[in-house]
Amino acid sequence: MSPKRAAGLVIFRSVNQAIEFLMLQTSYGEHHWTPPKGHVDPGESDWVTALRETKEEAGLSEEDLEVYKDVTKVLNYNVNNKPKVVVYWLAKLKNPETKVQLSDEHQDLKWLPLREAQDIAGYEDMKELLLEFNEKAKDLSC
Ligand SMILES: Nc1ncnc2c1ncn2[C@@H]1O[C@H](COP(=O)(O)OP(=O)(O)OP(=O)(O)OP(=O)(O)OC[C@H]2O[C@@H](n3cnc4c(N)ncnc43)[C@H](O)[C@@H]2O)[C@@H](O)[C@H]1O
Repeated sequence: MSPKRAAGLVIFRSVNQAIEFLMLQTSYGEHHWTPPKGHVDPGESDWVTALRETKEEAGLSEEDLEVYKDVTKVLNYNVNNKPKVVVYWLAKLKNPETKVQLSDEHQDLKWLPLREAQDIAGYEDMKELLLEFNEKAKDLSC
């Protein structure tokens, strides 16, 4: 059986030269926090999924973002004993004042610097991803 597949964008904004990551809290389950992402529909590419889910979950379009297609990372973990693969790309919110609009799937959002984003994410692989993407984001914001 092929693993469940999801894709999303790790979105940062630069405010007074500080980098902040967008984290969304689910309105279901254990109310965990992740960047915008979701299941890849049949026949859909990971890339199209990432953009679609970002629009659906955060109200942000490709035009609002600078997406870095070469900055990507894949997480592999188990959900209910079944393998799941999640592909993320790094993206910058062009105008840091653009408002995020949540769907019913999420109940809260936060823009957080690295450490706090890592804390709220909780999982080691996501902490590592955020660390790597933070380094890239610093380079890209210079
Ligand atoms: N418990 C629930 N109750 C009611 N409706 C539910 C539900 N779970 C999902 N749904 C429904 O599914 C829809 C979500 O679909 P989508 O929005 O399409 O898909 P998703 O982001 O991949 O969903 P999910 O939140 O389940 O994924 P994640 O891997 O973060 O999270 C899945 C699990 O993996 C854990 N997890 C997240 N990141 C992890 C990591 N890096 N390592 C290990 N575990 C991780 C999470 O804590 C969580 O337990 C919702 O609209 C809702 O209707």
